[in-house]
Order: sequence, then C-alpha cells, then structure tokens
Amino acid sequence: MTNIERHAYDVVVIGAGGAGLRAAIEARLAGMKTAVISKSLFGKAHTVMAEGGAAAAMGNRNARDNWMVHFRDTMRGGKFLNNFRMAELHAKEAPDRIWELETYGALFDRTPDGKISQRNFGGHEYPRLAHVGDRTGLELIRTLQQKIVSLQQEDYAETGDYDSRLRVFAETTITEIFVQDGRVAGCFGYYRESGDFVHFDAPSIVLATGGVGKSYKVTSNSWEYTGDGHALALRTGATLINMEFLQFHPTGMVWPPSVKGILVTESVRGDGGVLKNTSGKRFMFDYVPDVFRKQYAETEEEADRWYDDPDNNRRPPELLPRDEVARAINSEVKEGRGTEAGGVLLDIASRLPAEQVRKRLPSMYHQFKELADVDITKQPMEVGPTCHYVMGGVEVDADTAEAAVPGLFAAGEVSGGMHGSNRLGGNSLSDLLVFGKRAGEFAAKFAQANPRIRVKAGDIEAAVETALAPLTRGDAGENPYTLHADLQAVMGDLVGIIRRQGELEESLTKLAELKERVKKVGVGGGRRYNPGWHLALDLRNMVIVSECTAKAALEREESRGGHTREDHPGMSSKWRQVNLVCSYDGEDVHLTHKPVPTMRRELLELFEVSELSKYMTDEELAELAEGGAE
Ligand SMILES: Cc1cc2nc3c(=O)[nH]c(=O)nc-3n(C[C@H](O)[C@H](O)[C@H](O)COP(=O)(O)OP(=O)(O)OC[C@H]3O[C@@H](n4cnc5c(N)ncnc54)[C@H](O)[C@@H]3O)c2cc1C
Repeated sequence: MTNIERHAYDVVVIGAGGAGLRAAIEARLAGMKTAVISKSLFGKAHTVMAEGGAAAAMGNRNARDNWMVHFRDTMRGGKFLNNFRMAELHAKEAPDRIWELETYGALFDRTPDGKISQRNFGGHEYPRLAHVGDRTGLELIRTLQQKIVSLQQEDYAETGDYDSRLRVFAETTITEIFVQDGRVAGCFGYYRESGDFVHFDAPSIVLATGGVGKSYKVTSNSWEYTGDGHALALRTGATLINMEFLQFHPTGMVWPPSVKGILVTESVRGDGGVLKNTSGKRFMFDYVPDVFRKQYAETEEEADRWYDDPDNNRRPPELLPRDEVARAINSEVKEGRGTEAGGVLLDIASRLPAEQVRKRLPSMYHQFKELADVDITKQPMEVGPTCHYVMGGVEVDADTAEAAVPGLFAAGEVSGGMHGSNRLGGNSLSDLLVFGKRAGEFAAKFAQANPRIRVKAGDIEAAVETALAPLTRGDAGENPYTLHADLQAVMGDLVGIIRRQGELEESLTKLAELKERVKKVGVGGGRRYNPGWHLALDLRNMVIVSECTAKAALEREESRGGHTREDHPGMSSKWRQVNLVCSYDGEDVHLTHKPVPTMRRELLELFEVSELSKYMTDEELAELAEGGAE
C-alpha cells in the first residue's frame, strides 16, 4: 500500500502568491488552523515577478482620484463585461489593503511630501500604482511572508510550535480536490522533491493558483502557470467564466529567441517611453478607437505635455489599455513595419536622462543589458505581444469569493469576473489583496460552521492511481515534453491574439486529439524529483483549460478586450450581456450562456449616457431612460 502523509486543517490555501498569502493570513487571524501550499519554493510565486505596481485610488499624486474613478476605469478597461460588484469592492477596498501592507512593513517609494508614490499606467485616469521601483511584487511577497513569519512566532510563543496554526508546505503540488456530501472535504498532492504523497482533510479550500500562460509558447508566465486551479475547480463541479479572454501584454522581449516573451513592464510607457515602427513613426496615434477618443491626445505635442500637466492635456495613446496596444503592434508588424525579429521599438533612451532610466526602471535596465546586450539608456528596446494574464477563471460570489461548490473559494488570477474582457495593469496586485483577504475571511467562516469530513479511502486511492499512471506507463507512453510543445503550437497558432472561426474549429479537433494523447502520457524514472512526471500531471490540467478557452473563443462572435475575432471585428452590445460559463463532465467541457449581472443604478450613473451607449443595447438604454434622467 502507498504511504500517504495525512493532515487535518480548517482552511487549506492552494497557492502562496499574493492572493494565497493574504488569504492564509486572514484565515489564521480568524483563529483557523491553516495550511498554505505552494508548487514552487516559498516566495517564488508569480506575484514576485510583478513590476509596475498595485493600483489603488489613494489620491496621493492627484487628489481628484477616488474609488469611483478607479471603478470607471476598470469597467472601461474590461469593456463593461466585468462583474460590477467585484470591480466596486476592488476599487473601494484597494487603498485599505495597500495601507495595511505598510503596517505589515512594506516600504513603498515616496512622493516628495512623504506619501506613497503612485505612477501612471495604461487605462488609469490618474497616477494610481503604488510601487517599489519596478520590483513591486518582490516587496509585496516579502511583506506578506514577513507577516506570516510574525504570526508563526506568536504561535510559537503560545504553543511552542511555529507551525501549530499556520504551516507552509513548499514545493508541494496539489493534484486533486475531494468533494463529499456536496461540499469540499480535502485535497491530495505530492512533494516535488521526494515524490511522496500528502493528503489534507479540510472543510474549506481556497484556490490561489494563478494563471494558465504555459499553454502558450510566447508568454511572460513562469513554469507554474499550468491552469491547475482552474482545472481542479472544474473537476470538483465548479464553473469557470470568461475563459476566452486572455491578455496579450503588448510589450514582451522579442529577441534573442531564448528570452522571447519575458515581460517589459508597462512602467516604461508610464514613465514616458514611446512606441515607434521601423520608419521612426509613433504609430499609436493611428490606433485610438472611438470609445477612447475623448480621453487620448491627438498630437505628439499634447501627449508629451500630459506628463507634466495631466489636468490640461489628454493622455498619450501609448497608455491605451493593453489589448488596444497589443493589437496595434500586431498590425504594424503584419504590415511590414516591424523589426526583423517581429517586434516594434520602445524608446525610453531619448525621453529620459540615463540616470533616471536606471533609477526608475532598474530591472528593465539589467534585463536588457544581461539578456540582450542592449543598453536601454542609449538604444530602443525591441518588443512585441506576449501571453500574460487570464481574465477568465473560477466563477465566484463577489462578496465571499466562494465558488459553486460549498467550501471552495478562489482569489487572485485564478478567479474570474473582476476584470471582464481585459485587465488594467496594476489591477491584479490590488485584486489579489482585496479578494485574497475576502476569500480567507469567508473560508474561515465556512470552516467554523462546517465540521471536517474524513475523505473516503477509496477516493484517495483513486487519486494515487491517477498520479502514478504516467510512471506506470513509463517511457513507452507519449512524451510529456512533445505533448506540451504540441499544445503550445495549437494554442499559439490557432487560439492566439487574432482568432478566426476556421482556425478555432481546427484547434478543437487538435485539442481533442491531444486530450487522448495526454491520457497515454508516460515517463521513465521514479517519483523522486522527476520534472517529466510533474509535467505529465500538469498536462491533464492544461488541456482542459485550453479546451475552455478555444470553445468559448469560438462561441463568442464579437471582438472585445482580450478576445479578437477577425471575422467578427466589432463589439456587440448583445454579446456584452453574456458570460460564457464552462463546466466539465469528466471528459468534455460544456458551455452555457449566463447573463452578466446588471449594474446597480447609482453605479451606472457614474457614466455619461453617451458612453454607455457604446456598450449597451437599445433596450437597456431605454430602460435606463425610463428610470428617469439623471
Ligand atoms: C512579469 C510579470 C509582471 C507583472 N506585473 C504586474 C504589475 O506590475 N501589477 C499587477 O497588478 N500585476 C502584474 N502582473 C500580474 C500579477 O503578477 C499576477 O497576476 C499575480 O501576481 C497573480 O497572483 P496570484 O496570487 O493569483 O498567483 P501567483 O502569485 O502566481 O501564485 C500562484 C501560487 O500557486 C501555486 N500553485 C499553482 N498551482 C499549484 C498546485 N497545483 N499546487 C500547489 N500550488 C500551486 C504556485 O506555486 C504559486 O505559489 C505581472 C505578471 C508578470 C508575469
């Protein structure tokens, strides 16, 4: 019989990025015995890579900023498909979450008068991103870890055991969540180093596993982003929404090939960097869509004046939301005005003195110097779109972060709804703080009200069998690395930044083949640190999540945010009313249409009717007018 280490907790948090750590802190503060589990080393989560900052309407740089402006910007960025309640809570609570981080010991950059500094970012009307140079995620993770350690020290003082109430399980991958009596009962996984199995009985589980980018070849995401939380949720009977919406960040490195996809932070543009094609033209002025025309400058002179006088000038078009900039770069390259490596030029060298570039963008300076031998204080960077963020995710209740299965919660990038069809830069770090806290709080409440159930031995045995299957097949099975490359080719070539009906249909045929091949994946060697085995298990998740994206992308016949259909180029107000919901029957993904929740009236009134008319149907506008003109 296989040896399995068994634990019992009140709350188990899967994921130790910003969302997971914030949730774990909250659950422990509520007195719950909490485990936090991380596939990677503790501290190496994706959050650590975040560069630009966390968006929160603190009004430190411009006193006109407030939650209503932030809410408006977020809804505009998401093209009105956002779960409005999530966007509202996020805008209202983000400042408190940032100030709270200071009480945990975070050291943000400062304004001359000593407040937390805030920088400009695409789609944000005012400077709003609290930051630490271009290494904000590092400080965020450092601070949250420090808080965890301080809580463990308190527990040690009381119980003599650091892990008595809050324990970290690093380099531990969860492969299964168990549901019993209609609610969550526990989860199962393996230690990456030893390959030994571990099981947790727990009434509440928080998914905080991040995104899905590793299904794409050109991506800013790290090896961890294999959609595990998305797939775990589906397999427990929970649902995903908005999976067709993937953010292709406009500026990833395009050269040299070995580093293709690595992120070039939007802060470069926020701090004055401009995009040019190979003829030297600042091309973004040609790509301002009608819905944004009023807010963006029409000439280079006005755009340049905005940096010093934002109240009397309109923003540079380089700071349009990411989907717009990514599509513009894609068009320039396609029309032959890109570089040989398939990118365009991002110039900060001619815009800021060298010492300012090094001070404000130290990571970018080193990244280009070390990886591409380019000195960005002297030369432009070569950049192009890279798969960066998934807007889609676990369908949750906005206030409690609870998924469709009782006891299952989700926060951070793995959850869906908050960002609609496109996320604004900086809104992820604030999202994971706001909803990480909420998920921890409500997971704790659920655990208080629902006793632990002991997972049935048969369910655990089945999980062991599934985990061991690739090793049992051995080298005779399908090679996981080949399968991964094939999956990335399908997703990159057929479900990429610009989508077409025929290609999406082809992707589904190919994904069905891949799904069968993944069932036959095999690896040699044993359980002790075996990356081939780890990938074999991850593929099971990637292939289901990719099916969700491809099916939803085929279904949605319009272009909106992170979903561009060449054959349906415009936004459709009918489609704005629809969320595509994915469920899973153990074999196939199924799609259903669900109405997008209707925004409360006082929130609708934050927008001019002329703006709403760009998004809403005539019936919706008539209804709004009937309610009385305000
Ligand atoms: C280069 C880069 C720069 C960015 N810059 C910004 C920025 O400036 N501002 C901003 O708002 N956003 C930024 N983002 C986006 C943002 O960093 C992420 O969306 C966010 O950090 C996600 O946080 P999270 O807590 O949801 O997930 P993560 O921080 O990725 O954490 C996921 C955790 O889940 C664990 N995990 C995954 N699967 C399993 C499993 N099966 N079992 C156990 N553990 C598992 C991982 O090990 C990890 O601990 C950036 C992203 C990148 C890639």
